[in-house]
Amino acid sequence: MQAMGSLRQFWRKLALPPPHWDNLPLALSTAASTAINGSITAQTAFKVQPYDAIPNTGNAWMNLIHFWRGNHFQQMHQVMLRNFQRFGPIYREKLGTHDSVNIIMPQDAAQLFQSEGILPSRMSIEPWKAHRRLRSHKCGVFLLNGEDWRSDRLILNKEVLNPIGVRKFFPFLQEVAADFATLLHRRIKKNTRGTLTVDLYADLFRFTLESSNYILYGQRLGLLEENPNAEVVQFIRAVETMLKTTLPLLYMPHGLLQWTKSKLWQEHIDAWDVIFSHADKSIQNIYQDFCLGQERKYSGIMAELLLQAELSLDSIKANVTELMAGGVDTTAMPLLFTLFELARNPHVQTALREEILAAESQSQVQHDEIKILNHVPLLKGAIKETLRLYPVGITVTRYPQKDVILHNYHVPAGTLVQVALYPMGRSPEIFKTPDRYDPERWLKKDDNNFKALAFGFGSRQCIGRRIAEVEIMLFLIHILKNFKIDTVSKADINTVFGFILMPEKPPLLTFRPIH
Ligand code: HEM
Repeated sequence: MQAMGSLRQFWRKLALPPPHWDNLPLALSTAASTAINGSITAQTAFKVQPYDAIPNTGNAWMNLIHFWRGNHFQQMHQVMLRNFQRFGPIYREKLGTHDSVNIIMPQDAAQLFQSEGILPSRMSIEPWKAHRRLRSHKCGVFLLNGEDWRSDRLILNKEVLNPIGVRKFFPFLQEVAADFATLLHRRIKKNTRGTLTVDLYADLFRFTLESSNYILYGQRLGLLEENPNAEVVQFIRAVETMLKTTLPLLYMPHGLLQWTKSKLWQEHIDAWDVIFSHADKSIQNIYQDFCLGQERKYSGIMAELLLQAELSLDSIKANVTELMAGGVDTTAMPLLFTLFELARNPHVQTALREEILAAESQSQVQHDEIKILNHVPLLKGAIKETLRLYPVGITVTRYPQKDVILHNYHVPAGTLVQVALYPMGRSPEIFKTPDRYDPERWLKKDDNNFKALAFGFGSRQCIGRRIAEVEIMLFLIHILKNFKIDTVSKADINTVFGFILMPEKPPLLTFRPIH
């Protein structure tokens, strides 16, 4: 009953109308329920409820029409928040072809991930797969499942996620981050006021694209030097369009995709074609150098994969293209949100700057720059804090491989389950004062298990996680050492969901050099 009371408080604090408490399951304890060897053992005093008893959002097709008409796809994160408020901490969402169980509590996420097995499987992105089929491209790890996924993933992990791989591309990310600070200094010098007030949205895309391109192909694009050439602008637009068009296409029947000649579908295919042709050009350049037997030094992830020859050329292409498409917007958005939060929370900004300066004075760091990453816990907390409030993907999905009990409901193996990260991050039931940007919360002894899930979980978690974390940390280190950041407005940013979470209107930020 105590849990019920605090959940009630949660909704009250959200200033939303009271939920239908009748819909709450009888028992709120999931920790006491476990799925063992495929058979369910409920250790609660309450009777486990059947799957069909999970509260649901009603007719799938009516819901889809409602979504299309109201353009609710862009507000999916807010819709989910309201649905948890209406139905309680677990509900079934039916939308077109899509039928999922949505959960919010970290304990339920823990139950789910414990039942994912050794070949975890995520919600399929059918429009992306349809493009690969149409163009006879192979799929990379994002789209693969089963043993095919596992064998590619184990090979890629070594160069992309594991510490030895990270150490190799660290200097490349360091170089691009330093160049970004130089770019801002250059712009400030041109300005008589000695400061720069700017919407950094486009520049952050250039930064993340420059970084990704460098670590994948070992080549600089020069995006931080001069105005980007038309081809690069086209690539960035294509990634944006690909992400934006994914969401509405996701809920259409699979068969419809291929033969509908809808504008949306055509835009989607064209965007992927541009992404693939960009990757293809870069791959061909590097492949030529490689075949010419250029002097052997580390020149990026792609070259390492070619050298190791553990994956076929087609698989390398498919995976490297996915890494390229997956690494630009996903990292640019948290950078923008972090800068904004630091600008409107000057005390956090100062604390981070002091931590960085102290870390740099450590003798280990002076001999080995990568070690700085071990001496900046608050900075790591800041990244977690940004992703709590603004998770790039608003859910993490799984098809459990065996039956599982979630919030005292029986959920059969193979059901699509979504952990709702955005509502979780904003819930006062789960985070104290959730509206506060407080990186220190991650350093306290509180139970933070299954609360930092922005990169997913386990063996299927984001393979670009280390790239993103290191890229963001180095960027912030260079910016904080060089500039004080301020913002024109401290008001909350409205967000929209276009397959990733983005600001509706990018904030204006002011940079003042620290002399
Ligand atoms: C802050 C930045 C990022 C966030 C928050 C993020 C988040 C995620 C999440 C939630 C998943 C699903 C994980 C799961 O199901 O457990 C994922 C998968 C993936 N991400 Fe990221 N990502 C980020 C950056 C990147 C970057 C920089 C790259 C590429 C360089 C990348 C490439 C991928 C790929 C290829 C997968 C599929 C992995 C697999 O299924 O084996 N991501 N990401």
